[in-house]
Amino acid sequence: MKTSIATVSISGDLGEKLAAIAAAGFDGIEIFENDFLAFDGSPRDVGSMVRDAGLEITLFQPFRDFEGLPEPQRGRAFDRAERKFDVMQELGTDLMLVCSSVSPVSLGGIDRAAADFFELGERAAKRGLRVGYEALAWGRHVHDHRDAWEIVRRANHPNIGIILDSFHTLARKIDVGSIRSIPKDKIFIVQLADAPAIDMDLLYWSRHFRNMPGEGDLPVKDFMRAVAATGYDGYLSLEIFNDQFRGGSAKSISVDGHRSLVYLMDQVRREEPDIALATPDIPDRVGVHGVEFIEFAADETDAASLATMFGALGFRKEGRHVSKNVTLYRQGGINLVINTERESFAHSSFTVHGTSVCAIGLGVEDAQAAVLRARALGAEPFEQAVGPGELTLPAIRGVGGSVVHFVDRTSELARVWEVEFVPTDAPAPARPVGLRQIDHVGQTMDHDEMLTWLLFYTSIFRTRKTPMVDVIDPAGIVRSQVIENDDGSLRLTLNGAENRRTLAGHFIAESFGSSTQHLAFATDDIFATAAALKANGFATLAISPNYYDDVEARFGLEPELADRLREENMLYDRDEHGEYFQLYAPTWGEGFIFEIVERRGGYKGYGAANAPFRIAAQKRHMRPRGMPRV
Ligand SMILES: O=C(O)c1ccc(O)c(O)c1
Ligand SMILES: [Mg+2]
Repeated sequence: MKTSIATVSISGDLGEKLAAIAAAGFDGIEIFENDFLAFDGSPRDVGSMVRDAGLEITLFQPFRDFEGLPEPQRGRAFDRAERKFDVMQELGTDLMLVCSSVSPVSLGGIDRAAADFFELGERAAKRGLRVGYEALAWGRHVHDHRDAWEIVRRANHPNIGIILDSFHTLARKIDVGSIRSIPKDKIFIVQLADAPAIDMDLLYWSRHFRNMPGEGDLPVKDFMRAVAATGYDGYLSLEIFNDQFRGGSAKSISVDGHRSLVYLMDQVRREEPDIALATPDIPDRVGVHGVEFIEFAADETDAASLATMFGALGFRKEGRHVSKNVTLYRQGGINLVINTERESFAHSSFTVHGTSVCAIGLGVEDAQAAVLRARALGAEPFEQAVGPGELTLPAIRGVGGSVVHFVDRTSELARVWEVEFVPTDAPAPARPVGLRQIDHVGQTMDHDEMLTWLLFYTSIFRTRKTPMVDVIDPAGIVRSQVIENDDGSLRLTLNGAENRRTLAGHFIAESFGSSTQHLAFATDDIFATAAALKANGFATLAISPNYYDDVEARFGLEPELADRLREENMLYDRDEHGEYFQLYAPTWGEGFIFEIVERRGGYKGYGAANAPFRIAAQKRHMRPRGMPRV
């Protein structure tokens, strides 16, 4: 697999772009003319910079408004092309991308365009160059790769080929089956991009909203399966016009890009077993069967405060680590760990972020395979020294530099709690309140990072994303995207904050970066849980009484149920499958959220409709500690 990315896809000057692209593992770049025009060095300098970075220039683009012109514009277009051929030769690339004309003076006509390309092919051949023709989705006469292919076919010149771009084909919902009959040697390069499903003008959509394959909603995999069927084994080149990426981190966008290609080709390889593909053989997406543990890094003061919260929520202190200052709290299948070590990853995490979730343990089918796959997809490995007799939990880096550990049931890792923890002498008394497992984990991040983590989770684990929803905080919108697996044993909500005045944004500011902000525990009987919490002396977050009048009317609830909800400060939602009940603890620290939920009858959502009311309540609770009013 040969990978390339267009320089327009990432931010920075040319030098920064090249460094990030090379480090992410790409083989080549497409040079966008503007990037190069803005650079104060000669084409030759650019060429050597690229090659010094260990990269190849896969093409030079775009050459616009070439085909179908009347004279005198036609002659001028050929002169322009010759000038660009000069540049290409200095740069050291042999392929030019010509995109279909949008010129109002272009005349149309398949044979006229074919004749133009034949002549361009003759001129290119003299210099040993090639020209690829791409149909822009908004081209004046040609906006379908099938027409572009017909022109290339009729031009019938060895130096003229087609360039396929998944965006243009998929944006217009063109049957990708039509690609399967194009001879592979006539496909000069394949450009790949995805995009979110938004109904808007094609050109605007393409220039601002493209994203990496797998990050959007277009069937890029089907497009790529059709390309693979031709036997094409040339460059796969990302061409991503995206406002956010242009301003984002060149390093992380490049890593995402490379990850997206490895993931895409891995899917194609699995779904087209009869096609020989030069893609790495990596373990399949990893099945997850639950969140095995959540680890907090804390100092002693916060550890005590967290322990009080856990106790009130019905967790029992069950064990101490054999050699470290690490304590285990348990209820049902939930393991919460507090780490107050002074020399460890947890401590460095505490130093940077304050008390926070420094690690998550996921129960997976095969922990070693999980690490292999994650690493093949460019995830950062994580290792730390272990004491004698302790287990090394395979791990990688996750959101905000936190760690994701893998625990499986088939290796010795299954015994981690017995091997590494000794029962505490005097277990703190705690009355369980019926919490059974982790329903979902909420991670908060800058909105700009959301696609990165979306791709991370969906490419490594056997999960899917559900449509983005807007969570309305009185101080702004927080975009929320759910990642979940089939049986609901892994549910993650990614919350992207756009400003610092939202509860999510405040949390990021206070914890110095993205991290886990929210744990929702599942119970099978939330009213019994509420009663048990009261018995433990636990006061849940007070919700405005106005909410209950609305909920009662909106869902046509029995007055008795509405009264019970009101009494318990419980939130309610319903979908076509069932009902959802939510109870919140008062926010902990700078906005950490503990929630208890019950899903009845297969409710699928996360109570997004209730978010404005509970966020307002959380902010009221936090206001004495400096949370702004809105
Ligand atoms: O938006 C454009 O004009 C444009 C130019 C070149 C391409 O390859 C493309 O896909 C789009
Ligand atoms: Mg393109």
